[in-house]
Amino acid sequence: MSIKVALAGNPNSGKTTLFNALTGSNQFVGNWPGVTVEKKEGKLKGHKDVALMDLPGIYSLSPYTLEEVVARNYLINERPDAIINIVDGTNIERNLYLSTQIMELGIPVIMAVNMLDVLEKRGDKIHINKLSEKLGCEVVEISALKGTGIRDLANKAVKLAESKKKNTVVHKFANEVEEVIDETKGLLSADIPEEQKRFFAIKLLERDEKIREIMRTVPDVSKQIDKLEKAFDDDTESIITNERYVYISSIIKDCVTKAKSDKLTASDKIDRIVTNRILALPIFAVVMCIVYYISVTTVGTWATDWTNDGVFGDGFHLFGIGTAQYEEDLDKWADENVFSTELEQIAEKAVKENVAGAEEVKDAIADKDFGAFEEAYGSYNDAFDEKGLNMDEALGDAIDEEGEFTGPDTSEYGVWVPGIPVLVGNGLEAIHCNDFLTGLIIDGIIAGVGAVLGFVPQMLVLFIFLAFLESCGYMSRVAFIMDRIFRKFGLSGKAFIPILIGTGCGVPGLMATRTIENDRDRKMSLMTTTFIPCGAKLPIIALIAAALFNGAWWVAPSAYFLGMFAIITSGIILKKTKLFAGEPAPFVMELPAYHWPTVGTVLRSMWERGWSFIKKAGTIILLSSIVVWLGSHFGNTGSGFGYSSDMELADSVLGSIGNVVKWIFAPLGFNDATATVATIMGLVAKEEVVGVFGVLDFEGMLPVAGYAFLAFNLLCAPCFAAMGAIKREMNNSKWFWIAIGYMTCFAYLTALVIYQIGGLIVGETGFGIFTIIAILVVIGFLYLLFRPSKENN
Ligand SMILES: Nc1nc2c(ncn2[C@@H]2O[C@H](COP(=O)(O)OP(=O)(O)OP(=O)(O)O)[C@@H](O)[C@H]2O)c(=O)[nH]1
Ligand SMILES: [Mg+2]
Repeated sequence: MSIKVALAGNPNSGKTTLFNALTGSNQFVGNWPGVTVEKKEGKLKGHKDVALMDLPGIYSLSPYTLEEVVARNYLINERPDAIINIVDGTNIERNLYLSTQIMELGIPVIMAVNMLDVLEKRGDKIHINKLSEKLGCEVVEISALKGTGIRDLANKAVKLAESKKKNTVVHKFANEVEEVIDETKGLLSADIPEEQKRFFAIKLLERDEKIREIMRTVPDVSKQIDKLEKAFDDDTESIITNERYVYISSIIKDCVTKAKSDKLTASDKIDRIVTNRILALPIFAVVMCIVYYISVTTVGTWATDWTNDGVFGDGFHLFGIGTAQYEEDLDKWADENVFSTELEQIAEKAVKENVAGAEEVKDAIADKDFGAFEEAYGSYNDAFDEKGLNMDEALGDAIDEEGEFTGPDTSEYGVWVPGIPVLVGNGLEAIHCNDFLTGLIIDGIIAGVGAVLGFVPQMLVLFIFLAFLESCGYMSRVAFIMDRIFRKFGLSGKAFIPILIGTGCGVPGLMATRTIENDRDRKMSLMTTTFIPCGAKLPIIALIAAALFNGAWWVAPSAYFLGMFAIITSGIILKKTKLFAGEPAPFVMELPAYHWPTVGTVLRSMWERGWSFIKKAGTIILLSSIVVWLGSHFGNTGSGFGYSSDMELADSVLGSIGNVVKWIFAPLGFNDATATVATIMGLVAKEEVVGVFGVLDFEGMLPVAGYAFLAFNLLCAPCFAAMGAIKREMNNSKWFWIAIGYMTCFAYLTALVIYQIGGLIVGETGFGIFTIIAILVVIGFLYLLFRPSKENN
């Protein structure tokens, strides 16, 4: 025999926190209402046969949104053996409204008053014995976050479920109301058990449409409704709501003692600033700038460089010991052996002749920056050679026959840990592995998977920030601030929550749209949520920022704001069309008090998100890397189709595909087979975009074209997983294709405008037919944005 215990309560009351603590699972917790949108089952620790069910939060048993229906249907149809009604102790009055309804379900109930730690800090006191007496069920106090009292609660809940002691309602409404309820109970058919009759009678009186659907026979209660409405001169739903509140306020006086204080709480003080009409947006912008700057440009880059160049590169000095000495020696060696006047002259000549990369080479020589020179030499030596400018001659002994610099050997300093490719390469050489396999393993798998894994540190840093902002309560303020602005355009701030979650990963973000009650608004959210850069798009941003913009600080935040811009303008434009017109649903969001998240919560949330990316690297990315490598090494060898270790991209299968479709992207500035292949592979998983550049060489793109490439990849159709989620949530193929089509068009036009107009401004492109098209796109866009809405006409 197995026992089912369900957790039911208001949104943001701590159900999932309690669920995680009692089952040892790791479900998503956030400090805003509506985090959980699906039911989740787990095994209660220490009780073999007890299953615990986490449900989405609900304010009442009259559901309005999809996830509320999930919770109510579970309670009514599946009838768990007991309900733990979790109540936010800091908001007890509002929470009890749901409790009075849960008591009517005829299922054993135990009440858990949560947030004991906060109550204690404030000096408020809840008299649980009195509360228990008045409500007619057992009441315990807990802190789900700190773990206080939760074991006791679990044991009591299990005992209660085993005892099968049906909850009987002790509260009474006004006599007239009770009379009508009794009358209605008499009309219900016999298949409804006695203890559930009150619940069904009240729902019928409240004209709850959805409850009729689950009843086998529906009695006619219109007379009873009329009677009640005449007597109270109000509609039945309000009458009953009112009765519940009258009852709650009659008991609350005796059960709660609040510490006297008229001082503003710390939360109120913070909110005065962060939700201030003028300051709110700039503060949000600064916060997100810092988050992206730190994750992508500073801490993140440092960690990512180490993984890319060290672990998945040549290797690294253990604990950095020896690095400084090595660099000093290298500089000295380069001064003496590399930078000669002869080399300088070649570079100057190259600049005059406009050879690709000449400026970079010249600057590196002028700065005596060997790292920069080595990189520029690697990229542009061929271009120099073509113009008859021979750098190798000038370099003399500084370079060996294979084109490797002969400077000091890193492995002679400190403790040198070779990178994975070096180790594996040596291993493969030792067993005389053939060329093909060595290439596939080193240049295909390790380079491809490594390129993606290398960015995991950056993602983890981003996830730490997100976890912190989410669980401290700031993100719910952002939704509140956004609501104020969105409302002006007929949009609801609720649409903002999926976006915040989507910053981690689009899939849960799309699922979060379930809290939007209006179907049109929800569809619109599904179409635009994945515009926000998710964790997997971070590597693309980092790659472009580092490779083309010298790691400029503004690139990463700009990608975030570009996503935001796409969402907001899309919202405004779409809302003005007939398809989506309509008043925004009211968005009532209480702002939960700020609190310091525990280190455990933040780390767990970071790990949960990070781990799914690492798993992806071992599966989808691994497979894609193999496909990309094979595709780029099989092709026309000159003597028919076959494998060649130094196949030119243009001759390969992949290159041919890229060449066939690359014209599509020519107006966007990346008329290049690699970038095209990367974009296509990005549909499988966004990280694969950098994976492709790991396998195929990154050929120098010009900055504006690079930014257009970035914009297109950020905004176009998301990865397969997210597309699947859109399909599921839309539940309609036509709408799915509308969504994908819309995103792709939006991305294409944005990238077009960036490349054509941006390029014209910085002098990268000339004036042409596409410039005119780009200008027309901008005009059309502004028109759609500012035209009067259909509704007003
Ligand atoms: N101080 C304090 N905070 C808590 C406690 N329990 C939960 N929280 C915090 O309250 C917030 C909401 O917790 P969740 O567990 O996501 O709430 P939920 O009831 O599952 O919310 P929904 O899924 O939206 O219905 C989180 O920020 C938790 O860290 C507690 O006992 N004390
Ligand atoms: Mg939850």
